[in-house]
Amino acid sequence: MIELKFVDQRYPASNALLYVNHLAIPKGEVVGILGENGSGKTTLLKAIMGIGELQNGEITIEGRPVTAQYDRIAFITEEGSYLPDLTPEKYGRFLADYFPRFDQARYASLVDAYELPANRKIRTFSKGQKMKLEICAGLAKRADYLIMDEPFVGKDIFSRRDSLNRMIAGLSGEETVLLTTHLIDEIENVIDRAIILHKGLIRADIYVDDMRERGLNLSDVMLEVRNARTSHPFSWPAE
Ligand SMILES: Nc1ncnc2c1ncn2[C@@H]1O[C@H](COP(=O)(O)OP(=O)(O)OP(=O)(O)O)[C@@H](O)[C@H]1O
Repeated sequence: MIELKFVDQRYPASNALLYVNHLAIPKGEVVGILGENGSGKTTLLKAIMGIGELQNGEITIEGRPVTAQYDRIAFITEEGSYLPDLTPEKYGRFLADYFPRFDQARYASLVDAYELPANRKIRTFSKGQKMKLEICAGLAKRADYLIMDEPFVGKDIFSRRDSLNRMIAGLSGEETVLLTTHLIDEIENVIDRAIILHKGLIRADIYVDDMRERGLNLSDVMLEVRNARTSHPFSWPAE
């Protein structure tokens, strides 16, 4: 389980903040972190990854600090952790040296399935190809926790669907997945739960099955969050 308690993260330079009173994400859940530009999605993922100082609060994974468990977590982001002068093949060897659980055969088969040029330098890849490579590396790490920031960025619609399906097919079902995205239509059938941020606060936290039972879809809930007046904080479902 990932647990956040009284988390307060600020960027003094922009007055932006993220505040989470309490959030628990049980093992095995696939969670979408949604919200408009600047709502704090990346800040939330970075806080979970232990990047940047927390002003207050505590974040743990299975009761232990995140920084003590990096070998069990894959952080997949556009910024990328790849080394641009390596080819995917050499990058795979590098990761195998670095992460004891890294599965090189699985990595090679994912690189192949995504049709990435295994012997071309990563710096020559398009944005979408770089992100695909990050997904290959993340899945091959056999991480228990996959934290993905906009994993479908830079991809055309077919590529996005393909990437999403491949990613889901590549999971064992045991992993806990947190992903940020703006592609709410595409992920509605993939996620178990949606957490919607607005101005650094969680304004809705819903299980997709419950939402559907109420005859709603993600766009409806996102719209309600957006239209809620800040003087009347909106929280869904209502307490
Ligand atoms: N390094 C930084 N220094 C100062 N302010 C920052 C920094 N990084 C982010 N912010 C601010 O924090 C707020 C939240 O940013 P964040 O990147 O978490 O949003 P986001 O929901 O991921 O947005 P997007 O959908 O555009 O990627 C924004 O107001 C942003 O300008």
